[in-house]
Amino acid sequence: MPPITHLLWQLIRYAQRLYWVDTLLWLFILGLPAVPGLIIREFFDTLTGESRFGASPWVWIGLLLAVGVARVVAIFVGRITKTQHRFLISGLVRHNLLHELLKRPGAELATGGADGQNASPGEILSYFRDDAAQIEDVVVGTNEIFGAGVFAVGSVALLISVNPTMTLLVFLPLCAIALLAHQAEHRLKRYRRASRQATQQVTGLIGELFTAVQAVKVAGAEAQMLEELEERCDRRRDLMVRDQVFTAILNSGFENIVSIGTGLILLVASQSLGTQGDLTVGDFALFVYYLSFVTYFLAFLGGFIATIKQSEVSFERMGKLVGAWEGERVGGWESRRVGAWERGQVDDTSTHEITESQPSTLPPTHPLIYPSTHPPTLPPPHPLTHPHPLYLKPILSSGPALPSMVTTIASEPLNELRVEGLTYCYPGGGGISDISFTLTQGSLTVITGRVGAGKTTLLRVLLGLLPRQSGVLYWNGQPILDPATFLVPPRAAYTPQIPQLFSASLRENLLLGLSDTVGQEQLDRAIATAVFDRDLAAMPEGLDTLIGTRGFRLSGGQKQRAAAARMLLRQPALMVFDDLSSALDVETEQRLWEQIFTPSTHPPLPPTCLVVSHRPSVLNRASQILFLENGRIQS
Ligand SMILES: Nc1ncnc2c1ncn2[C@@H]1O[C@H](COP(=O)(O)OP(=O)(O)OP(=O)(O)O)[C@@H](O)[C@H]1O
Repeated sequence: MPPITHLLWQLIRYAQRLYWVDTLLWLFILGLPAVPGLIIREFFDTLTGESRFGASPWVWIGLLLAVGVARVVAIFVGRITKTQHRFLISGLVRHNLLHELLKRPGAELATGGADGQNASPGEILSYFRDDAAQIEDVVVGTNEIFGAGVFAVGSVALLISVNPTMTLLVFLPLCAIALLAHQAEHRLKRYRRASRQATQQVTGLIGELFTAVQAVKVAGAEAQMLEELEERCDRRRDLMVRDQVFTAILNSGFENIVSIGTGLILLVASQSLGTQGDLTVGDFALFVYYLSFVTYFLAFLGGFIATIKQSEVSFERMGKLVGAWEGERVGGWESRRVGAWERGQVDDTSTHEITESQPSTLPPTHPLIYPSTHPPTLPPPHPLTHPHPLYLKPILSSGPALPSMVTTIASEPLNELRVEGLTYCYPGGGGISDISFTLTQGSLTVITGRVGAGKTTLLRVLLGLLPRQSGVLYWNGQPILDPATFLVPPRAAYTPQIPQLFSASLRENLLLGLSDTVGQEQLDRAIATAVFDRDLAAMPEGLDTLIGTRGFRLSGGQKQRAAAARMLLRQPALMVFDDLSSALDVETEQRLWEQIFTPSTHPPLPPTCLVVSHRPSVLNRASQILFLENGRIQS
């Protein structure tokens, strides 16, 4: 992991203008209380007849009130800028976390689970909520500590002018704070990691319980599951209390060190007061007042150091979740930048091998992405702190226009897709090994074999949903560097065994972002080809039917046919189906294949199909059959 200062600096640079405006405001807010110190001295010196100005005491009281009002106004404005800045920072971190998670191969779960294994969606929530909030706190805290630091330094200078020897004593509590923070670091991080993991275990279980309500009820396991949840909540409570109490003890330790130090300094200062001493009553009041600035800063600094240590844990956790700390520069974020570029490319260069040795082909950074463009000599921003636009409305102007979501990947006819030596093994065993075959334009290739033979795995590795360990894919003779970003509509589309639908209308599920480019006729044709027309006719609200969370109002077969219609709507050159047998009976499946291979259905060329199936009717139609056994093709 890069040093925390490096990561924080990148986040500070993200919204520099707002950061410095906010810093100035906080300097003002923190600095205004310094003015009353001077006023108080003059007030007391006026009372004792030692003032140089000879003004009435009421003048000083009036000034004191004016400073108070100015401070209230500054705090009000400062809160607005602070809130905006907070949202920007945590928004960026959350955006980057999501962005990195989405870049993972689609069928591969993220690491970073509380048990050291894969993290479930419920567990991942805690990263988005707690760890992002922690980083937000530390970044916005830097300008407060900066403001407090500036005035502490100024105050020390003033104190030195009053009494240099006494001022030196201020450094004693500073040393004690640094020592205490250093001693506590290890425990602080350990407690924080443990409490975060315990939170993850609770959110993870809640997530799983919500998705498996039916299974829990069928198994009559409600009591056991609640007991498990209660246990995890108890454990979380204990660990959270330990974490919070330790942080509170540490903070009170810092404050007590500072208070004891202040007491000692004042004791020494009081010796210099009076007729024999060299301090006037006004000087003493001034000394006491400015000393409080320094001591406030010292206690604040101690707490801030603790927050930085806890933020290191948050960065460390998030980095592990997205695999950002593994092989960072070489295989990690740099190469993924190239992948991201490849995904966004519209011209035919994306069919060519793209490597890191071609950095000059990277597009220039968008001005919205990174206002102060990175000099080439600086290391690139880290994936978690990488500057991306968030399109939030600025305080004083209207919000920026959102970018177009329409992807413009050129439609390319597929003449031939060649697969050579494709291999992928799951960590616990199983997978596919050394798979080679060729798909030619307009052909139907059927993958068959026993359960667990590796059919689904083969489709997933081919489409880049799982990362291949070896092997090469060639699209019309050109190697595909990143299948996950290349084999997407309109080049290829996939209907999985268990399709994902969303809690929206049927129409929205089918179009899924294509609303501007697809006409009703095309929609009807896709629905008919997927043999979903009869189902639709039986729905009173037709395409406007709301299908519920993950499509729970549809049968398993309807979900798969709806997903097939969604795929057909994209008119992909390569169609990949994973076992439609639960969606279609023999007769309707015949209809589907006939429609797909009818030339008028898919102008200008019939698609190329890769299908997992056991059905004799499909096998009879096949141009090629791949029989899989133990992850290998049997000839
Ligand atoms: N996520 C996973 N993690 C670990 N092993 C897995 C995972 N998914 C599948 N496997 C294993 O890989 C092997 C191949 O699984 P795969 O799902 O590809 O088989 P399949 O031929 O599609 O089976 P089916 O006909 O039941 O769908 C199996 O032994 C399975 O246990």
